[in-house]
Amino acid sequence: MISIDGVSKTYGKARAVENVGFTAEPGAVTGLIGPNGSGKSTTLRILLGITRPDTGTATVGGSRYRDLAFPLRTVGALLDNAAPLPERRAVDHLTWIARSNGIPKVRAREVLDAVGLSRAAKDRVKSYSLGMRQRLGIAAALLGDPDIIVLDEPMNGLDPEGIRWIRDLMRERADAGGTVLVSSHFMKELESVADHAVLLAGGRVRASGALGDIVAGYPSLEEAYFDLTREAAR
Ligand SMILES: Nc1ncnc2c1ncn2[C@@H]1O[C@H](COP(=O)(O)OP(=O)(O)OP(=O)(O)O)[C@@H](O)[C@H]1O
Repeated sequence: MISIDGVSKTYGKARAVENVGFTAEPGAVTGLIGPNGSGKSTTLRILLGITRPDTGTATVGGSRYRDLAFPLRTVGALLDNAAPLPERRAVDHLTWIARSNGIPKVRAREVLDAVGLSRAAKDRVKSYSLGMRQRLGIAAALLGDPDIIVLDEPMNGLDPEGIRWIRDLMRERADAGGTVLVSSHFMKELESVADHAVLLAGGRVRASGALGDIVAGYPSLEEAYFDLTREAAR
């Protein structure tokens, strides 16, 4: 389970997030939705211990990320701008991450198989297409076989096959009892996979709950999103 409670963060005079709170439950895909600059990445970075909040707490599986001895065994994450060294071979990149988290080396090959990259395991990351890089990022997130996965804009730049693959993967993880938190701009894709949604705008939560409840009264998630985030856009 992911729990975020009263989290605020200001950069200079700019408020990135203000009193953000929500939970992401096991067995469900929770979509974090919001326009550019609404605070999605800041929220996820706080959750993953990269950014320190001014106030509030964020926990994964009941602990703050920073307090986890081997975080990748609890939570796997794909962040928007996390890039492996281009000269490194994919399998070496994963082996290096595994070692830092006390994960057996054999997992590197296993997760490469799981994401369909076994034939490109020894290729250098710089030769990878965008879709292959996303798969490699997901492989890294799966290394510690965590119950919780956090994906920041995983569908960006992917072709329809890649989008479907990520959607199926999220569904499978949630159906197996895992907790999945995903940020995305792709309303239709989220609508087809998310069980719960959190709508952020202007750094604040404008709506959260079961997707069906949020969409109720609107023709689609997209319409709900535009209506519920309109106030912040003005
Ligand atoms: N390190 C930083 N320094 C200064 N301002 C920042 C920093 N990180 C985020 N911000 C600001 O905080 C606000 C929220 O940014 P954030 O990246 O969390 O939004 P986002 O919803 O992830 O946007 P996008 O969809 O464009 O990635 C923005 O106004 C952004 O400019």
